[in-house]
Amino acid sequence: MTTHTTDPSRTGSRRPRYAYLGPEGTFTESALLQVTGGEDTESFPCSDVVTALEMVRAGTADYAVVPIENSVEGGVNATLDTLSTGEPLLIVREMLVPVAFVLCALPGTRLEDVRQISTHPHAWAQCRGWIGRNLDGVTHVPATSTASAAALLASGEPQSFDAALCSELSAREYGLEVLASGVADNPNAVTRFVLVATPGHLPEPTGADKTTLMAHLPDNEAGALLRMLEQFATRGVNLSRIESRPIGDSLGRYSFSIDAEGHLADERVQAALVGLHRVCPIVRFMGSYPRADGVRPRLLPGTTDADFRAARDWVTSLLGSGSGSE
Ligand SMILES: O=C(O)C(=O)C[C@]1(C(=O)O)C=C[C@@H](O)C=C1
Repeated sequence: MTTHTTDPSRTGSRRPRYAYLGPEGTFTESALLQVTGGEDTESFPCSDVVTALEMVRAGTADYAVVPIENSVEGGVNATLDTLSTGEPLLIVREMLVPVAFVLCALPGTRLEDVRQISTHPHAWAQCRGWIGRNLDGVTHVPATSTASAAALLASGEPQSFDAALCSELSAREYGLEVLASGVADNPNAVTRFVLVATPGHLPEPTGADKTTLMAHLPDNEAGALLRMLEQFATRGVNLSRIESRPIGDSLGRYSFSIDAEGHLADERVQAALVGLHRVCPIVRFMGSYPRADGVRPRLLPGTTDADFRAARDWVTSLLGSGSGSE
């Protein structure tokens, strides 16, 4: 059973507490349900990802479920930036949710009458082409989530928009009429969500893992990005995502948000992190966790744990005797 509570400080409950991007009916809630299943939990729908993550930092939630990356629109900046600054948080799991959108409105609205559509900016970006091809002169009214657009429309209060883009489930939950389905430019769009906790226990390595990091480069140093990337390449660590984020204090200063294949327990990942620590002024480890798609990395020759250990043992033997077996 799941209880929705608005004031977590008053609950005093021992059930696991989950903060997530709400309200009910968001894609984030679908990701949350992958985690909780039928478990007895408390959940706190938040109006933005920063609030959900801050609840974990403040100890008013045990976990947050937030979007981190969309296959069409890319990284979710608010999530990346909040995870990479402030008190450390740890990603302990990732969840994938296929995203499909419907255009919905209050019963009686005609498709040709729609002028303003509200939804989350990521959802708008995924439906822009369809809207352009099928509706004339329509503008976007940003919402904090797809479900909040639907909820506002259904609230009966006057709104500055006449339709919402959200999941079909959300449209049904809020009693809205579906004007068009399959409203997405890419039918295979997927959003990746993460389960975030305070640092404590690292999830066990599974052989199909991902490690999330943030690194700063030294200022004004030619080749600094190349040197940072070499730390992964020479240890055979593949990157599944790398994007730059402005540091914010002046123009031209960027940090890099990175997902690397492998777990902190893997020798090649440890070696890459040791290298990264030497060449980058700031490196933040944000978690090693199982890949949702279960895909195992294709290891290059010489990059297995056994290869790294054998190499280290060889050097150690040289230190002891001055000669070691090759
Ligand atoms: O608005 C929602 O329903 C969300 O869960 C947020 C979000 C996002 O941040 O990308 C999640 C999936 C979709 O790509 C659109 C919006």
